Amino acid sequence: MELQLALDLVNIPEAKQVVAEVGEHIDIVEIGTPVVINEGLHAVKAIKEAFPHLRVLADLKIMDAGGYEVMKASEAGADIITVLGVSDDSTIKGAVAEARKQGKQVMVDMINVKDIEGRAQELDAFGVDYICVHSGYDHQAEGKNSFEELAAIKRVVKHAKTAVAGGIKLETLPEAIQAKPDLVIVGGGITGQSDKKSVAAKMNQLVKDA
Ligand SMILES: O=C(CO)[C@H](O)[C@H](O)COP(=O)(O)O
Repeated sequence: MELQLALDLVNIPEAKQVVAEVGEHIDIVEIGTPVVINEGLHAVKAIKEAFPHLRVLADLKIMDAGGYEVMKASEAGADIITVLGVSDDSTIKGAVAEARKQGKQVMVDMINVKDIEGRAQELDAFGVDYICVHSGYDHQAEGKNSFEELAAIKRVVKHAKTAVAGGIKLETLPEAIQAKPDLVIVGGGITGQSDKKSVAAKMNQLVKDA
């Protein structure tokens, strides 16, 4: 099991500072959607150049033009690019085809997908690399999490890796890893803490022991 740090509420210098602090305790660093909106793909390039040993995920949440956007994120140095599960099949297939060409990976974000199991089966057949259940900020504000959805995709996904994201904290991590996802994604649970390094180290330990 691996740990991904999501950076959402930072600019490029702040992102570098956080990764310098916790980098040894994470496997993947995510350049979150708000960072890409504020800074563009320069943020992906800057982090990949500064930390070439870490895999970098560009959380583009692609909804259309899958092939083109995966190509642009790949050129910036992203190793993994996100596409929305609610997108048209052609968008997902285009993203996967381009990722294969570039030697990159596609993660599908299942945010707002209604038929989680059915869509996960379809996506798995399209050859996506990761399927991620995700309670976004607006769902988190309503007290929701994705732990049941994780158990649901684990029942049907045969090839893709599974991931879980959305409001995971040190206290809720044991519940998140119960269904044995391949990847746990944590943003505010690390970046919102005063001692980020120690929290990241504890989370990494739990993830690696699971
Ligand atoms: O994609 C996101 C929001 O859309 C976040 O990166 C994801 O939810 C992880 O961050 P947090 O742990 O703070 O919820």
